[in-house]
Amino acid sequence: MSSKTLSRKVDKAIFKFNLIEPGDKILLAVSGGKDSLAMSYFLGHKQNGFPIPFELGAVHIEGDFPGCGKSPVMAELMEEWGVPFEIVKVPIMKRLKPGKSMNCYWCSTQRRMELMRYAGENGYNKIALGHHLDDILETFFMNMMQKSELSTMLPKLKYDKYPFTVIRPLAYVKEQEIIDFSKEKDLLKAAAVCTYGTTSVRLEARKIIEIIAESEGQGVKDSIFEAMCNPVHRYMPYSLLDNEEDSET
Ligand SMILES: Nc1ncnc2c1ncn2[C@@H]1O[C@H](COP(=O)(O)OP(=O)(O)OP(=O)(O)O)[C@@H](O)[C@H]1O
Repeated sequence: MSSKTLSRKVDKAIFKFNLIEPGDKILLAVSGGKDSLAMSYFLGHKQNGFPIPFELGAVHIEGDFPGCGKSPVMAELMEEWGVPFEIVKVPIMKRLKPGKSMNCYWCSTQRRMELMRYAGENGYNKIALGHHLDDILETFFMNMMQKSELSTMLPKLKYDKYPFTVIRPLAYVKEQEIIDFSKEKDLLKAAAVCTYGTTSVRLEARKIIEIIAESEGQGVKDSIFEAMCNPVHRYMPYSLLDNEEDSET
């Protein structure tokens, strides 16, 4: 898939979900992994000549444990794409209370806090994360299996307690498309693999989605995402719990 086609998928998310509004100051959260780099590439290239004027900056939160991305390579790429970039060093391991061990939840909470602190101090109103279509589907399946809940990560989420909106411009892009794109653009050189890994529930959800996609084709992922945009309330069991009379005659 050409980078033009991927760029159109990013536009689709931007316009469909109103991710970018005139005058936005958007902070790209860059891990150094393929997803946030691909997101930075596309938004970086949209800074000039995009119908909606917006400003961009990028930050990498550098932890104190193995598996953090390679900052000099990230800095080079951001410069190439015209995105002002900063690295913020955070002692994530050192902040652990005695007896507690490192885990994904702790790390991502610390990172999220630092991202918001940095965004607030530097006048950003939106934070862009590199989650893609597969992440959104996996979360959807995880929430069904673990929480008995129909919910997922939103392409756009306004925080209630903070003056920021999180956006996910890769919401329509599949992981494999990002992998192919990253190989073509040699983006994987910035990444390091997190030694703390991916949660088992997420892996389980990923497996289920891949089984469906192997049988139905990758397009089924687009259909599942569209289904999330198109719930038919009347034919969901919860609609019977609303105390409303069934009016079918
Ligand atoms: N160290 C970091 N500094 C800044 N932003 C980060 C960092 N780690 C993660 N993020 C942001 O959070 C998003 C989700 O993080 P996660 O660890 O799930 O990464 P991922 O799905 O492997 O994506 P990526 O390929 O960008 O690493 C990333 O795409 C990125 O936007």
